[in-house]
Amino acid sequence: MGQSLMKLFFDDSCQKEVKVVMLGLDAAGKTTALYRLHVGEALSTVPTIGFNVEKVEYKNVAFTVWDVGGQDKLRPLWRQYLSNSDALIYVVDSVDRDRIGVAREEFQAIVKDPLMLSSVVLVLANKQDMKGAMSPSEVGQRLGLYDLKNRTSRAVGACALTGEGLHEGLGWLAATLKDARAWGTSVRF
Ligand SMILES: Nc1nc2c(ncn2[C@@H]2O[C@H](COP(=O)(O)OP(=O)(O)OP(=O)(O)O)[C@@H](O)[C@H]2O)c(=O)[nH]1
Ligand SMILES: [Mg+2]
Repeated sequence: MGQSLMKLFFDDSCQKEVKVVMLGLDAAGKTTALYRLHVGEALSTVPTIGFNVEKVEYKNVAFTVWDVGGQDKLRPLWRQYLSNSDALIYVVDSVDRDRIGVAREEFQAIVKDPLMLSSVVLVLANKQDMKGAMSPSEVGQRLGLYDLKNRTSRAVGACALTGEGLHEGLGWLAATLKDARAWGTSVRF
């Protein structure tokens, strides 16, 4: 089948389902982002012990988003949530310069996990509303995002409280995952 025909074949007429795992250090803003997307407003949150999972539909893609608690003692459990993930959303508190090194170590361990080698990677450089926030490209650079080989990845600035940047990120994921499917790469649908 020719490539343009492949694209036509995998058109927008049927909804796609994808699994997304959302990780990042504690207080990065994962749960705030999840519920901003799911209910359209910022709910007050408490630190997540365990996980939240919600469906978010956007651009004809049904994202099942797993938001896993990011506290130090919970991070070894992240691996339990990785299997069959089409994408990783890694959320970073862009004002937390003290812990960007830890955020990088945890990020690198996840993206190099054998279960994640074919997943698309979206970094949300969150809390852009705060003074002194690192830019999305600085966050990406400090995580080592741009050194990853053979990965489809992007860093997007966000404010989970207002929702700014969240749909830009999801829209990019939707388009990227649809393309990956149309071109026959390993992303599942
Ligand atoms: N200023 C600002 N505060 C934010 C933003 N996103 C989240 N917060 C706040 O950051 C704090 C932590 O947010 P959570 O969403 O609970 O963080 P989390 O990543 O789920 O944390 P864990 O569940 O412990 O892993 C809360 O007080 C949020 O209101 C943002 O974009 N800007
Ligand atoms: Mg949480």
